[in-house]
Amino acid sequence: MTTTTNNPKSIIVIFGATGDLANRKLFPSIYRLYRNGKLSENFAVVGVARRPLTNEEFRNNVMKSVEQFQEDDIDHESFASHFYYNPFDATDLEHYQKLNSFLLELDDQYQTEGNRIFYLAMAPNFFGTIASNLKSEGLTSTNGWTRLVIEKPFGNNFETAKALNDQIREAFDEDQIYRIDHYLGKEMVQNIEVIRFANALFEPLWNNQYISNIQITSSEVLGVEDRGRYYESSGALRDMFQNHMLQMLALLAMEPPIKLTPDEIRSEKVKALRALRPVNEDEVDDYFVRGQYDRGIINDEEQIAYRESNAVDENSNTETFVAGKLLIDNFRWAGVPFYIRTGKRMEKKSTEIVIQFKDLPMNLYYDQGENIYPNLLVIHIQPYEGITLHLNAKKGDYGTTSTPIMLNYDNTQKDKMNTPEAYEVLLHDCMRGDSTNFTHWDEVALSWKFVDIISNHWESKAAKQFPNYESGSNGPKDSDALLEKDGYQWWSVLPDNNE
Ligand SMILES: NC(=O)C1=CN([C@@H]2O[C@H](COP(=O)(O)OP(=O)(O)OC[C@H]3O[C@@H](n4cnc5c(N)ncnc54)[C@H](OP(=O)(O)O)[C@@H]3O)[C@@H](O)[C@H]2O)C=CC1
Ligand SMILES: O=C1O[C@H](COP(=O)(O)O)[C@@H](O)[C@H](O)[C@H]1O
Repeated sequence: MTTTTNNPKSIIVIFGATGDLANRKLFPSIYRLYRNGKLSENFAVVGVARRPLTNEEFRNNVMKSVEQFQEDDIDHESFASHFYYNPFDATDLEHYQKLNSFLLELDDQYQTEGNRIFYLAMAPNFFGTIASNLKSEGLTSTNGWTRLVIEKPFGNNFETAKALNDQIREAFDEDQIYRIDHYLGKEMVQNIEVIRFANALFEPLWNNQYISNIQITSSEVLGVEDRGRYYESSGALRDMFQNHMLQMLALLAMEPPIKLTPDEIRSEKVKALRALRPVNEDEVDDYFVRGQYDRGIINDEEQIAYRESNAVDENSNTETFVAGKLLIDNFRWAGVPFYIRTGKRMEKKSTEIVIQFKDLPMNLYYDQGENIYPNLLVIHIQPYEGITLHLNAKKGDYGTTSTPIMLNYDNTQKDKMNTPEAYEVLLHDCMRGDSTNFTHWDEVALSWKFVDIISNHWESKAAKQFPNYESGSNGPKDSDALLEKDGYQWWSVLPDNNE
C-alpha cells in the first residue's frame, strides 16, 4: 500500500534501540527527516531493548546521537520528546502485550491512526521470533497499516533464508515486508536507472554490441573491527557480495521496466538475476578469487591481520575479499563479463561502477605511440558521488596524437549539505509505503542460490594461502589476473583532488 502523503502519521518501533545501528544510523536519519519537514508532528518513536532505561535516559541517548546537527535551527529537546522507551525482552510474550497497550495509548495521543513500522535492528536470530510474536500477540491488527523492516543478513544461505522468510510470511504479507539493503538508498545507486533510462546517449549503447565489460568495485579501508564473531560466519561473499554487489549488478543489467513501479522494477531485476550463469563447483576457482588481509600499513598506521582480530580464529578460512567474473545469459549481455570485487582493509574507501566500451575497429590516433584509451563511463557511488565520462581528444599541433580527457559531473557539489543518507531515504520510503528500493524475496532467493555454490566450495576446501593480501593494498594478485586473462584491467579513476 503506497501512502498518499509524503509525511504520513505513524509510530516507529525500533527493536534494538540501545544498539549500534539505532544510535549511529537510525536516530540521525529520523532527525534529518524531521528537520527536512518529512515527518508530520504526528509521529512517535518507541525504542525497545532489554536494559532498563527511563524515557529521559533514552531521550538523552537520542540527543547524543544527533549532537552532530547542533548548528541546525531545530530544538533538539522537542525532537527527542517524540521518543519513548519500553524495556522489553523479545522472547517474552507478556512484553509484547504490554508494548501493544502502550502503542494504543500513543496512537490516541499522536493520532497516528494505527499506522506502525516495526524496525528490527537486532541480531538476525530474533527476526523470525519477533515477527511471529508481533502477530500472535495482536500488534499487527490495527485499523491502520503495519510494516516490518528487516535488517541484514537475511539468512546465511538459501535454506536458512527460506526458513526465515516462511516464518515471517506467516505473520506479514510480502507487501508489508521491507528488507533493507542500504546500498539501494544511496543517491548514486538510485541514479543508475536514471543514467540508463533518461539518456538517449547511453541507452542504445547499453548492450554487448558496444560494452566490452562492466566492473563493480566496493573497497573499504576499515577492517572487521569488533564484528569478528558475525564476520566469521559470513565473510565478504555473504556480507557484501550476496546483497549490495548483486543488487547493483541487477540495476545495471535489467531491461527497462514498463513503469517505475516497485513490481515492474522488481520483475526486471529478478529476470536479470535469473539470467546469471550459475558457476559449477568445479569452475569456482576459474571465476572467483578469495582473499584475506594480512598486516600492513594504512595512513602510516600499522594494521593487524584479520586472523589477529577479536573473536576470529587464528587459522580462519574466512574471506575478507572476493572478486568474481559473472556472465549473464541473455540477448543483451551474452559475452560481456561483469567483474565484481569487494574487500576490507584495502587501499581506499571507494565504491564505483565502470562501464568499459568496446574499442573502435581501427586506430587513427595514438597516445604516445600506444593505442588510445577505451571510453569509460564511471558511476562514482561513494565517497565521491558523481559521473565521469572518459574520452579521447586532440593533443599537440598536428592532430595525430590523442590524449585521454574526462568529463566530470560532481553530484555532491550541487547540494552539498543535503545528500540524503541511505537510511533516511529508506525510512521515508517505508513510511510512504514505497518498497521500490527494498529487496523482494525473489531477489534474495536468487542471490543466495548463486552464492551458495561458491560458499559451499570454499567451505569444503581451505584457501591455499591465507592471508594473501597486505592491508592497504588492492587485494590479492589473483584478482588482477582474473581480468588480465581476458585482456582487461581493473580501472580506478577519480577526478583530481578526490583521491
Ligand atoms: N551496526 C551496523 O552498522 C549495522 C548493523 N546491521 C544489522 O542491524 C542489526 C543490529 O545490529 P547492531 O545495532 O550493530 O547490534 P547491537 O549488538 O549493537 O545491538 C543489538 C540490540 O539488540 C538488543 N537486544 C539483544 N537481545 C535482546 C532481547 N532478547 N530482547 C530485546 N532486545 C535485545 C540490545 O540491547 P539490550 O542488550 O539492552 O537488550 C541492542 O539494543 C543486526 O542484524 C546487524 O546485522 C546491518 C548493517 C550495519
Ligand atoms: O552491509 C555492510 O556494509 C558496510 C559497508 O557499507 P558502506 O555504506 O560504508 O559502503 C560494510 O562495512 C559491512 O561489513 C556490511 O555489513
